[in-house]
Amino acid sequence: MGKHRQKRHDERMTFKLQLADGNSVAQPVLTMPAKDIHKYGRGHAVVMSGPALKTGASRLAARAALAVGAGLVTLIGDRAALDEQAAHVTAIMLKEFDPVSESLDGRVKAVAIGPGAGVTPETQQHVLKMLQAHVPVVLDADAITVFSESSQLLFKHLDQNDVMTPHHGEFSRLFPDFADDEPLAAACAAARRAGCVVVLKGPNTIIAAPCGKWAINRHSSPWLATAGSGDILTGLICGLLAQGVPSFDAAAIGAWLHGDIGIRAGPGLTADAMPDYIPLVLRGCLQED
Ligand SMILES: NC(=O)C1=CN([C@@H]2O[C@H](COP(=O)(O)OP(=O)(O)OC[C@H]3O[C@@H](n4cnc5c(N)ncnc54)[C@H](OP(=O)(O)O)[C@@H]3O)[C@@H](O)[C@H]2O)[C@@H](O)CC1
Ligand SMILES: Nc1ncnc2c1ncn2[C@@H]1O[C@H](COP(=O)(O)OP(=O)(O)O)[C@@H](O)[C@H]1O
Repeated sequence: MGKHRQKRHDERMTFKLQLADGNSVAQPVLTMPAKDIHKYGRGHAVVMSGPALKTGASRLAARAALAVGAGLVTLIGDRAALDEQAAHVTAIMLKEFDPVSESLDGRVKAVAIGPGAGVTPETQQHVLKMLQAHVPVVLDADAITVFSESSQLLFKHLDQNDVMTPHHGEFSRLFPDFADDEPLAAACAAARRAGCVVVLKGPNTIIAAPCGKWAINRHSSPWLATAGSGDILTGLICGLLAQGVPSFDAAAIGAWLHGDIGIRAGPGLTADAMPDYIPLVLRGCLQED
């Protein structure tokens, strides 16, 4: 849609998607980063913070983006929100930022928006502004719901590099006419209509691209049905995008890694604990030369 996208599928990419029978997402392959890599080479991810008293969801996403390997992660938002974030984060950076009047630093490689954002006109404005930037955007939660009555406006601004991650409730608000269809057909039709990668979450998560490509992640666990779990998935996808992984692959790999966290952690899993499993999950995918 006229957006200038940076070259992303390049030598920095260390994650490779693998598909098994039935188009199931299989364990991805992770190769070592180049010996001389520096943090900007691993990609800078930006997560839009929710407002004060609603900052938790965006913080979960930011923690996942950093743990999955983005070299830098910045939470952006207003002062009150960042004061709250500052009480919780250390490695993650904070930047006061108004997406309406300011533009992203040219080194930013991916953005996530929606977790805890609020269903408000401001959220709609922020999403549209982020979609005009030069990088892939992951839309989740309120960034989807806020377009329930104006889906065409959203679709006009999306392109195949963007990813949306609705649960069934969010999906039905944006695509009411597909909501009762069989999930694979629904996700593929939605991706075609929206013009971006659609990740329809559930016990099996479907990843569909506007070109007709699709995959199913069956590697998951019901222990993932816990508040904030989807925010972690958003952060994983954003962190993979920041590292140069193409959008469809980032969405599918993110879903597999998320599922692996659930399988490894099992009972008692909370979203707060999920980022701590990411190093273990990544080690399981690492291909050593
Ligand atoms: N720690 C934090 O700060 C957290 C903050 N969070 C933030 O909260 C905000 C609201 O997020 P939300 O996910 O609760 O969504 P919301 O828009 O209220 O829709 C929920 C309704 O949809 C329906 N529904 C149908 N299928 C469904 C399904 N598969 N999974 C779930 N719902 C399904 C169902 O309707 P029902 O079927 O009951 O009629 C249900 O009542 C958002 O900003 C989010 O980021 C959360 O991330 C948690 C951690
Ligand atoms: N029964 C289940 N089995 C496997 N995964 C599940 C199950 N229920 C939910 N999940 C996963 O947990 C995540 C929940 O995301 P979401 O509904 O957006 O929650 P939240 O908004 O609280 O973060 C999704 O990735 C979904 O695929």
